[in-house]
Amino acid sequence: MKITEITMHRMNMRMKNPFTTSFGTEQDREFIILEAKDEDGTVGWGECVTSESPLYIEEFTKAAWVMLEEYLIPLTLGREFNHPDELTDLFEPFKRNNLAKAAIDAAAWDIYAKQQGISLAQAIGGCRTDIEVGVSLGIEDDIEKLLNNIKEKTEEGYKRIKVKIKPGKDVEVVEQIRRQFPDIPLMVDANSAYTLDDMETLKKLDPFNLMMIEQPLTAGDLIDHAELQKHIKTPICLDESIHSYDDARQAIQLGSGKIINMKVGRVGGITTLKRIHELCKEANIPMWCGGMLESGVGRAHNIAVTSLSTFTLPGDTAASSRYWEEDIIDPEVYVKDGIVQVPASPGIGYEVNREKLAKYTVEKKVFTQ
Ligand SMILES: O=C(O)CCC(=O)c1ccccc1C(=O)O
Ligand SMILES: [Mg+2]
Repeated sequence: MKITEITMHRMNMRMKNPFTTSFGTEQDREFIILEAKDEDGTVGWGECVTSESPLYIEEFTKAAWVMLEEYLIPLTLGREFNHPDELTDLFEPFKRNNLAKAAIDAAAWDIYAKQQGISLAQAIGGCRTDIEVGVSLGIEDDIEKLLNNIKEKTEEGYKRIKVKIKPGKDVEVVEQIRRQFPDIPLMVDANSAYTLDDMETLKKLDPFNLMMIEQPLTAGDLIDHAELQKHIKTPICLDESIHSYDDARQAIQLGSGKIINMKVGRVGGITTLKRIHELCKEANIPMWCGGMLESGVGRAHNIAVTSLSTFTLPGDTAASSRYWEEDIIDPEVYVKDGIVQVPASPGIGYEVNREKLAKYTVEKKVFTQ
């Protein structure tokens, strides 16, 4: 494989509804679609899942654009690779910038799978032909609105409901949800909004039979999460604390959590994700695929990685229509009874719709060898 051309498409897509977490509200998704072309003409796609502001993670779209333009793309163009795994080692000297690295990694994996004539899921060793998915619901000022959203998504068949929480919008909200929905598979995500000083509040979530509490404490922390896990029954799931293989290894060693939310972007690509998957398989740590409010391109990669055997819990890969009036892939991602079919056609298994891609592109730059 030799990538001779890379095009960055800076996108702006407005979601149907605003999405609120403990760190803020987002409705206009600004991100980058990365298109890579091999010397044989094969095109691969990747999504750089940054946002306009560095609220979830330190990277943001303008910074990722510069990182890609000045460092990662020049390093990649014209280089001969035997396997997409090699990109991870090539990018290793540059610290972090995982969302930017993952965009090229993901496109290279798509090219690789297409050249082998197999699906991306197959190329990475996935073992499922369909996957179970849940949905992540944002914080609402009005509890009735949240309860309605839960009702709607449950009726649509999603396999579990995730609700965002923050201080002041936690125990009482969960209590009200459980009153109306005593038995649904339910979890909460705090997006790092608490500290160990909030132990008493977090303990109060224990009686509600939550599948897990996602990233209650500071992003990057492993020590305090291990302490918290000793005092609460609800399993902790780590998101913003896992950026690398070593983070996952240390989290398991320390007992910082019992479950890992995996995101292709956050760990710098599919190659590292696969290595963490092997580690978690050994350690019996269940995983599931998180989401970054992706367009169809990132969504397609999420579907492929969810076919791996350790991804035993429903992830956040909801239908395209949960986010978008129209997605940029054909077909869109459909969910029926909480199930998404894993495409069997080569690569990511969805076609990027060039017309729609162009419609939401606000800046485009082509790089050649
Ligand atoms: O529906 C999705 O794509 C997942 C939504 C979500 O929870 C999320 C969205 C953006 C950034 C972080 C997170 C998260 O998992 O914490
Ligand atoms: Mg999360």
